[in-house]
Amino acid sequence: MLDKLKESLRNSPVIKKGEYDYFVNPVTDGIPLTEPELLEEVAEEIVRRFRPEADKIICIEAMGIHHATVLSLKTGIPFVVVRKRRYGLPGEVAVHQMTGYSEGELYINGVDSGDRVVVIDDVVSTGGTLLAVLEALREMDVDVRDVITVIDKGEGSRVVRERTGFTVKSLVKVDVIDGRVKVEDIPAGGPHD
Ligand SMILES: O=P(O)(O)OC[C@H]1O[C@H](OP(=O)(O)OP(=O)(O)O)[C@H](O)[C@@H]1O
Ligand code: HPA
Repeated sequence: MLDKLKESLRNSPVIKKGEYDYFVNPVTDGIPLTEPELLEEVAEEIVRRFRPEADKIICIEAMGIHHATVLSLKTGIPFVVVRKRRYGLPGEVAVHQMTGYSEGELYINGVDSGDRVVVIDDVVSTGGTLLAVLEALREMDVDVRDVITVIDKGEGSRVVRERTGFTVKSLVKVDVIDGRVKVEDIPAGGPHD
C-alpha cells in the first residue's frame, strides 16, 4: 500500500532551511519529477480511506493544487485555491501563514458561509498553515467536513487538533532523522481517520 509514495519519500533529498530539515519530494515540491502513477496512488488512497463528500475542495497554493486537481477529477467535487496573491474581490479573507521556514499572506476567495468543504494540502508540519486557514474558515461559518494532507510531518497535526479540534487525516507519517526521511504507515481507520 502506497509503495510509490513511501519509496519516493525515502529517496527524498533533505536540505536545510535555516534550522529546518526540509525534504524535497514531488508530492510537496513538484520536483525532481512528478509521475502520474504517484499522483494516482495518492488520490486513490485518499478517496478509498476518507471518501471525501463536500460542495467544494479547498486547497492551499502551491503544493496542494495538484492533489486537489486529481481529487476533483476523481470525485467530481469542484475545487478552489487559497492563493498567495491578493485579489481584493468582495468577501476576500486574508490570513497570515507561518511555516517552519517562511511566512506570508494567504487569500481566501470563492468560499461562502455554509459551504461544506474538504480542506486538502500536501503536508502538515508545524501546523501553522492549516491553523491559519481553519481559523479563518470557522470565522466565515464554513462547514469543514474533513482536513486531509498526504503527509504528516512533525507535531503539526497535534497542534491543529489541540487548537481547532480538527483531526488532520493523513496517509503517511514522516520525520527527518540524521538527514534522511523516515516513513511510517498510518493505518487506515487509525488515529488520523
Ligand atoms: O504545517 P506547516 O509548517 O504550515 O507546513 C505546511 C505547509 O508548508 C508548505 O507550504 P509553503 O507555502 O511553504 O510552500 P508551497 O508554496 O510549496 O506549497 C506546504 O505546502 C504546506 O502548505
Ligand atoms: N518539505 C516540503 N514541504 C514542506 C516541508 C518539507 O519538509 N515542510 C513544510 N512544507
